[in-house]
Amino acid sequence: MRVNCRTIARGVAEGEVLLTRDPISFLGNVDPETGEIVEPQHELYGQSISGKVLVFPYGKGSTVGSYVIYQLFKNNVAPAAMINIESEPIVAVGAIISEIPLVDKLETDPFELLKNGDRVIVNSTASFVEINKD
Ligand SMILES: C/C(=C\C(=O)O)CCOP(=O)(O)O
Repeated sequence: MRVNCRTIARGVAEGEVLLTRDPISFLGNVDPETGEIVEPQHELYGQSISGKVLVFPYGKGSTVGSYVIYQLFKNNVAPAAMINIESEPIVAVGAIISEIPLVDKLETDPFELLKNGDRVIVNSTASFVEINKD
């Protein structure tokens, strides 16, 4: 099943969905060394975003978050791709400089469409997400 979306950072990546309805502040919520969510109040506390297709509403917090995303990339623990409800500049810049495919504004609400563990391909070069349900 293909769902059209808006391209923010071009690229193609496949991975397992990790979904949260909580916004993410990359500076403070995420350990740049491990990719683990370290904010106890966050829905994904204790989980790793490394290699996942990370689905979250939007980024928040410090603009340094863009650089934290870059650190995740340099440490080989970045998400494979990211899907937002609506991207903002912190996550957009982080994804672009880190070559992480990033899309938003899916034609169907990703929180209705996806669940943790689904395998998806994010093709942000061609502006679609392909969902492979079991
Ligand atoms: C560039 C900044 C701090 C630093 O160099 O560590 C300022 C970031 O400002 P925010 O208001 O957190 O975006």
